[in-house]
Amino acid sequence: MTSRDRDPVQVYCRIRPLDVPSDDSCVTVLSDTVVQVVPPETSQGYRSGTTKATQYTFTGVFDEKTTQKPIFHTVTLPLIEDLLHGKNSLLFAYGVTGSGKTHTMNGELQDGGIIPRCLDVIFNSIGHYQAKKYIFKPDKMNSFEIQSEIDALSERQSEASTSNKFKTPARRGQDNEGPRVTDATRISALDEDQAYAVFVTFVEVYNNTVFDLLDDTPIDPLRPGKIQSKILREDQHHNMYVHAVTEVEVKSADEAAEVLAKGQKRRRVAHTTLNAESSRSHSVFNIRVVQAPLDYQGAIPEKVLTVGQLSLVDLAGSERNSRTKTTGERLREAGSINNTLMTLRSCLEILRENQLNGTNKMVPYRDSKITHLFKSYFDGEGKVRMIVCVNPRADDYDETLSVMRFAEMAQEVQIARAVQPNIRLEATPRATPSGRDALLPGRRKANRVLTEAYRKLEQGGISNPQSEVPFDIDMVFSAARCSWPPLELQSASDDRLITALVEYLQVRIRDQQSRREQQMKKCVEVRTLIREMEEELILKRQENLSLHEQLKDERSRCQTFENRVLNAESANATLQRHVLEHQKYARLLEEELKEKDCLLNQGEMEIQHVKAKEKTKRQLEREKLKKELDRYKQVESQLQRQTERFLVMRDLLDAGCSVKVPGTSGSSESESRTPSIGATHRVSDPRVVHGTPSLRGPAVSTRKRRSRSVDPGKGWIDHRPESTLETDTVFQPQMNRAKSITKLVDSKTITDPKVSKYVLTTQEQDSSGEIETKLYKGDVLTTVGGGAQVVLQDVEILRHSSPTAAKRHSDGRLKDVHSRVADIENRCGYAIEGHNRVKKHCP
Ligand SMILES: Nc1ncnc2c1ncn2[C@@H]1O[C@H](COP(=O)(O)OP(=O)(O)OP(=O)(O)O)[C@@H](O)[C@H]1O
Repeated sequence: MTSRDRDPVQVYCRIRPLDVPSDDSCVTVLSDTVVQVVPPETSQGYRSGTTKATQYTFTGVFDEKTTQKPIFHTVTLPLIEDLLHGKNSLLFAYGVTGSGKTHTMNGELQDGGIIPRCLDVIFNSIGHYQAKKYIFKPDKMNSFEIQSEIDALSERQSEASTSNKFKTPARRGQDNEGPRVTDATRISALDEDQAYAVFVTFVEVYNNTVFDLLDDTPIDPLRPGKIQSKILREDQHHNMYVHAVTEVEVKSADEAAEVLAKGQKRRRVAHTTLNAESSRSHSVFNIRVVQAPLDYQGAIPEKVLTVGQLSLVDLAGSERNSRTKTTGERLREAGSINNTLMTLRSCLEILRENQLNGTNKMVPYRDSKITHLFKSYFDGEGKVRMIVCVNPRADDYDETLSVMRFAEMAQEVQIARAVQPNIRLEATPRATPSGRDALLPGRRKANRVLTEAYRKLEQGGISNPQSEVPFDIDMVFSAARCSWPPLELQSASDDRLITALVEYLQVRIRDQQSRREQQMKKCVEVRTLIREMEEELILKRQENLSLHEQLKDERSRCQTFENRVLNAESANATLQRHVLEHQKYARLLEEELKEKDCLLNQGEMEIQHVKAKEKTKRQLEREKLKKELDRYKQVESQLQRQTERFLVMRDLLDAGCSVKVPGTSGSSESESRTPSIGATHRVSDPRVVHGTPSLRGPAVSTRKRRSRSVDPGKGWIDHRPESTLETDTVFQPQMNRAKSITKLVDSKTITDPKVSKYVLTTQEQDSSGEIETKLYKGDVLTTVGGGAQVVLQDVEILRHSSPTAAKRHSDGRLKDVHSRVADIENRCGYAIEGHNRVKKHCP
């Protein structure tokens, strides 16, 4: 590569005004390109006389009074022109902290810096030639792809719906900062047959780490470490880029300015003692302009794409920590910033050395992220420009000197000139119907003419003119393409103008002749077409008449159907009413059913309850009955025993033996308790009438029987209850000197020595009304203690029974027996007084 193919890095110096105009200044502008740095009187070098005023020459020098606009026009406008022609450029601001780098790059709202002005100029230039949004799409590998119109449309629609949902009020409206003042400059030398799109990215390099400033993820100030950092990559054309960075397609300068403002908000700004708003990171604002040629139909053919890139860099300010008195995190930031700037310096120095001496030393681009990102600019093609910002105050003298030296050195670095635009995709030429190359100039204009013609045809009543009236695109091209050659005569001997004019006119005449021939041909075609159309029209009219007739019939049929439909609808309405009523009734019934179910459930529950109660009750009763039965059995067995005793006594009495009833006191007790069974059987006295007359013969005798109770010696106690009935039977006891009592209340009655016999009369009536009379007879014996006891010896039973009476139930008999025993016990209570087995309940 010769020096003719390369351009040096262009360095411009901008001196900012002093904060306090009366302060000492150490910088003087000598001319448009020369600046002088004078050591201040306070400096060590001045006092010692070792340091003298130094002059530095740059591509351009802007003094304190220079405003933003001239700086932008001089430094940046050529870079924008290159950008719009698909070439790359780098512009960075360099200087001591507080020297005006951010001011130069961003500026104010009313007086924008380089970045907003760049955006203004770009959109002023490409305004009418912009492609629709999302036609070009970043492919995440630093290049772009062309989307179909349908895909782009769907993305636009989804974006519109999202932005409508989450629309926030405009930023400027909130801040009340007023409208942005824009730069009206426009670059005219633009290929209008291209479609353009602008994409921006905004990253910062903080502590040598790359962060995406347009990332929508909110930053948590408490956990800054959580922010996703980015890595740098090299694409297939050896361009460095930030991988997976947010690349926003912007359609206007205002939209781009909003994106810029959003990024700036995220940028880390820390307070130092030198500058209240010092940027602690390097920021890189990248503008990429993508362009693709339009075809003759106004569409973008695939695989033809050119991308130009302009990187606008605001480097963090260099500073001396001793002067800024920074500590902690700020000190670390300062260290990182100074390292990056040192790396930039050494990269440029080695580059210069390699270029001057022809050496091939390795340039340490990778030592810092910023230089790594710049690599493709220094090693590739394009323009590199630097603005050195200088604060002329005396305090900055040392740093300013160092910056000036570096800036002057940087001018010696050469960068390869970009000759061709960066074509990213292969062009695949498409031919017009006539075989011409689709990339002929004038396509946009031709397409406009064609579109206009179709629009007019549509207004004239042709619904689809593109297919019905095919246009000869060549005619459109020739009409739009021809423009007159320059007609200004430079000198009298300038024959080239006449020759060019003649050539041009000849071409036009040829074009005109061919168009005339084509027109004649078209006229004939049109006439034939019209004749055909007229014939077709006559046929159509006849057809139309018959169709009218058909239509009439159809209408009347339609009317009939409509009437039917109306009837059906009214019937339907009635049915629906009925259905509704039935549904209502069904609902009522359902509710009633539910209530009934409820009641039923309650009833069932009650039944269950009652059943459970009944069961318990039955259980209790069964237990009670069982107890009763047990008691009854006991009583029965007792009665059995007593009956047996009575029988034994009777037998004994019958046998004339004096045997004491078990339970009586006396020496012969054991004897009386165990009477001999043989003796019992042997006892038989035909004079005694027993309770079972069937065994002893008939109860009624014709002669009067004498009772065994007859004892002429001693008196009787005739114990007979008041309610005793006279039975008038032939069987009558004979008792001498009987003392009759109804109740045994006095013990003297029985201890009376004149009394020796005792008889107890009881009467009972059974369920069939028969009366049974019993006479219990015994001897009254004197006891050892001086009392008396009755020893029952005999019982005489007289029972009335009807010959027709039913046989007694065994249970009844048992009951009778039981009650009789109880009665005897009750009545004998007093008779056995003094006896050790007197019942407790006896009075
Ligand atoms: N040319 C200028 N005219 C008027 N004011 C200026 C000019 N240059 C800088 N200033 C002002 O000086 C202050 C510091 O400028 P600026 O922030 O641009 O410095 P910086 O070099 O970016 O500092 P740092 O590197 O610390 O970020 C700002 O308030 C800015 O408005």
